[in-house]
Amino acid sequence: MRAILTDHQILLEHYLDDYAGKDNQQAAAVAATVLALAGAGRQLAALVALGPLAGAMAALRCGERFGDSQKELDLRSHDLVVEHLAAAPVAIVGSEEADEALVLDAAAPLAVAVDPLDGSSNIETNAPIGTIFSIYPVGEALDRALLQPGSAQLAAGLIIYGPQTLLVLTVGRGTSVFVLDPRSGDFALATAAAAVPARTREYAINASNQRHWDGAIKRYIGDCQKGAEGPRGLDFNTRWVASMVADAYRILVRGGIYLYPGDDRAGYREGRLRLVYEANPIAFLMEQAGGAATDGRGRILDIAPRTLHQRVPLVFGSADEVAHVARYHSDAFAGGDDSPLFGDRSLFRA
Ligand SMILES: O=P(O)(O)OC[C@H]1O[C@](O)(COP(=O)(O)O)[C@@H](O)[C@@H]1O
Ligand SMILES: [Mg+2]
Ligand SMILES: [Mg+2]
Repeated sequence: MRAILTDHQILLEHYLDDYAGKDNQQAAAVAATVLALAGAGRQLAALVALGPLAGAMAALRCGERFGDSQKELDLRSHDLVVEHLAAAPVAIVGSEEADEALVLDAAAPLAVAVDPLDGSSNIETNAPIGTIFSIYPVGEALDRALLQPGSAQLAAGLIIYGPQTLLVLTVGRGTSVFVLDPRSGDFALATAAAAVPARTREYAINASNQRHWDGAIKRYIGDCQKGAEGPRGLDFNTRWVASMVADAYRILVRGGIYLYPGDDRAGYREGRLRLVYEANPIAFLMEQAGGAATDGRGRILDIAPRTLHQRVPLVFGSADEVAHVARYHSDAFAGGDDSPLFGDRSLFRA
């Protein structure tokens, strides 16, 4: 691997210098903030790699949050990220692990939304987990800074702690992948322009919730499962890591579609994932790599958030397949499907 990297020798710092240029203050602030997040990621990667050697941290439940168990490592990740962002030009941070956004320096130009540790239910299974982030300009008012639509993002990224630690980044100029060299601590460019294949035969969904889905999702997955003999005329494959960062990275590399729709379980009407610090950064990364992301009604990046922690039904990945899922919702609309989620407005209707 090192041999390949020395051919390129483009480190995250060089990439960000090139992006920031000489006189662009906002881009320079974004670059400094990405480097701060990469610094937190470097430390978290080392901590995650210790596993049980880090003490009970990885396994210890320390509370309940939004119906999920909160691990000590969730909180440690939050603290590390906030600690690093405090040294960056960041005014305010909204985190999955804090009820309210934290003001760091009200005069600073940027706002950051973060899921400090995604997939934390997987920590003790040694599956990939990660940090997800979005960077916004503060805009008109500090208290609205994190409630801008995802289309206002200046940058977004994932840091995946897996067999390799990877930083998947967009600053609005395509989606690039960096790999952490644990010997030097450098993030080196591995893929300059990731491209999600437009078509796929692979879908990711938690099928144990099937009985709770609305008609459109039941029909879409049912048709995939019918394979070559069904209406799609293709055999499909299932993949579900239950760690969105890992599912998203697989889709970035070889295509696929990820679905976490709303369902009729209590608290899941709008799905499971959070708009501000999960869906928006993933949607920006996907679109910048030629993929797509929708809530079944419209583009994720066009939604105006109401609250920091609101949920959203999320479908992302290969562009043609995302459009295909949206057609099931349009048909449900036309056919009077009683879906509470998708009956009001469809992707292709004004
Ligand atoms: O437990 P389920 O229903 O399979 O949901 C898994 C999904 O929830 C998440 O774990 C939510 O993220 P957190 O771990 O940050 O709460 C996603 O990473 C994953 O895709
Ligand atoms: Mg998460
Ligand atoms: Mg999390």
